[in-house]
Amino acid sequence: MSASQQTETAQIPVTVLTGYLGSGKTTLLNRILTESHGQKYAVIVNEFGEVGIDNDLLVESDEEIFEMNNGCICCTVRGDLIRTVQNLMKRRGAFDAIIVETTGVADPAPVAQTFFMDDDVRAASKLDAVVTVVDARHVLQRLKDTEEAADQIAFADVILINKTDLVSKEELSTVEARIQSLNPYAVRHLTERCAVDLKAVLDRGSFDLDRILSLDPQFLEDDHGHDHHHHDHGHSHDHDCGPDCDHEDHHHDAPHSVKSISLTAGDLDPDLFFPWINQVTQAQGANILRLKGIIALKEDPQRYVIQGVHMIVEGDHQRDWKEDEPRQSRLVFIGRELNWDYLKQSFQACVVK
Ligand SMILES: Nc1nc2c(ncn2[C@@H]2O[C@H](COP(=O)(O)OP(=O)(O)OP(=O)(O)O)[C@@H](O)[C@H]2O)c(=O)[nH]1
Repeated sequence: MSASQQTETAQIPVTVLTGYLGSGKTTLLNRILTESHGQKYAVIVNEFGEVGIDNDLLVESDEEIFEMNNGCICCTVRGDLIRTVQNLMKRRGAFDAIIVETTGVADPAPVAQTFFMDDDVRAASKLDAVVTVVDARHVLQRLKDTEEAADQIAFADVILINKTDLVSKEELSTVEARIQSLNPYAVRHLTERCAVDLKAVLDRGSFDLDRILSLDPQFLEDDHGHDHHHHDHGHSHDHDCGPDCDHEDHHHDAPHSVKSISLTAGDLDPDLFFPWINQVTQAQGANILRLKGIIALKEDPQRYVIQGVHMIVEGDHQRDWKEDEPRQSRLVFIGRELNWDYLKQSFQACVVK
């Protein structure tokens, strides 16, 4: 019997959902939360960026959503993940399975590792599959400029090659071949807006510890989460990892590091805001890995959600502002070498006078 098969039937299956910034994880999660599959999921979301927006982008549903500390999953958040899962275990029976959505800049290994390293967590849950969503349009560039994108693909049991509508057939073949070369073992699906039979993603029983150990022999060693021996993080965080963190690779001032900036304001003037966001994404798009925002537009009773990856930006009304909800505009940029001062000042210039 392989190590991965030594599991108890009572253990709750855990799906780890990963993929680079903006690849389509939330889109997939929203499908899982809205399609009828008879299962009840507890969802754990970890996000990168200062102003919590991801939770607001999830559909309203009966599922329970737990937001973990904004931060680096390999440091503070790992403790958070253990505590969240332990708390969930006290309420067994309330749900059938757990989904953990990781931040787009995370290496999924420390998350997966948590389900093997902590005794309580290990006894109560079993890693079902690591599902990686890939942005077909941007993945080849991401593989050139980050380590995480390759880690996420190498680690996957199931890969959704998403955003197939944004690439030609030839580009798609190149992407598929590249992904196949990084991970020949994962089951691949080509998707548009993550439209896939959820059976292809959930309850797979496919996490293969033996294969992961062959990729990463130190996977089960306790200090793995802090010892980025096999790669440099290549990104930094605006957050503080906490006093216990001995993480060496933060490079808070690394020139190519990924940083997030959060902007907040009251009502914005649409005649100023839309030209501004177009201009910013045209001018700085190459360095904008991700933008997302919830915007209060002047005299508009509805929340306007705006999202983007590089120069591709889309927006839509989401729902009415609730009576007890402050009309606040929040916008997060995640990127490299962005002109933060300019972004802050020019965003403020869109505020209704
Ligand atoms: N054209 C196109 N856009 C897509 C597709 N799938 C998702 N998107 C859009 O891509 C953007 C990012 O999608 P999300 O699902 O929020 O991505 P994510 O991986 O959760 O993003 P982070 O949480 O920031 O890492 C959104 O604007 C989506 O509407 C697709 O197949 N085609």
